[in-house]
Amino acid sequence: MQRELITYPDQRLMAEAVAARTLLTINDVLCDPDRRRVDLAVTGGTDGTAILSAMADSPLLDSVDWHRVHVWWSDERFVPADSDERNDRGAMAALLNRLIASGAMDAAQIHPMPADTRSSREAANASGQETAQVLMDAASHYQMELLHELGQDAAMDIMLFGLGPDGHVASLFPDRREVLIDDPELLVVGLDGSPKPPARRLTMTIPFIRRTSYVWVCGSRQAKAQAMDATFHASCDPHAPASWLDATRQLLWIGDRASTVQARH
Ligand SMILES: O=C1O[C@H](COP(=O)(O)O)[C@@H](O)[C@H](O)[C@H]1O
Repeated sequence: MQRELITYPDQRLMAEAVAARTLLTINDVLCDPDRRRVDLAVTGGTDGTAILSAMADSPLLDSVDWHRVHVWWSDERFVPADSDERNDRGAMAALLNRLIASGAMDAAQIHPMPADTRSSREAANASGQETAQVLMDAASHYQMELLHELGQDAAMDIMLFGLGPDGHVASLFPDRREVLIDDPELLVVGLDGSPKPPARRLTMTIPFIRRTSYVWVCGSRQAKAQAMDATFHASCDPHAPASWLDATRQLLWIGDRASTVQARH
């Protein structure tokens, strides 16, 4: 799919524009009379959370029939459910708690990735093999949930990604083997030893992400400029994980002036 680069003046306007784009696209998808629901995958990090906060403040928020929207995560930090490091905690605080509290959404429409239920002592004392098994079980649990909800051809409608300064998206980090997974049956995997803490994470895979209709890679500020340039202009570079992304309807890199200045030249 052809990629497009969109530049907004600054981070705030970028977040507001992506928020509006998300809300309008949810409405567009739901206009199809054959459509029962929309599946949206969100992310954590600075830009991901700023976009969700902007959705909460958007005048378009109430135009969406939230009872037909399901929310998933493209990646999660594998830590206890009450840890502030979890991506879902930020998303709940920024937007989702409000939608549940107002009755616009039911908690069953929110699909957080599994948390580490071990005590900190158990987790610290576990062997590498035990931890690998725990991660594999958690990943397959989420994959089962995806297949249960969406069937064998499970796919997201919209995926919002926050681009890391190293070119990572979700928990797909440069030169890690997760980036190279090409098994279409593997939708979610676990990883230990992430270069960005915390070490243990769960992530959706490239083959699964590529089945998504709308994929938007978002990164603002100068800190993301190099990653924007490297990932927008490359294709399937293991050192630039976002360069592997694709979509079936729309593939966008979205930034502000500071983050896209290099990518535009
Ligand atoms: O660790 C993560 O980082 C990325 C990007 O974070 P940022 O703070 O540099 O914007 C995030 O999108 C991802 O979901 C998260 O797990």
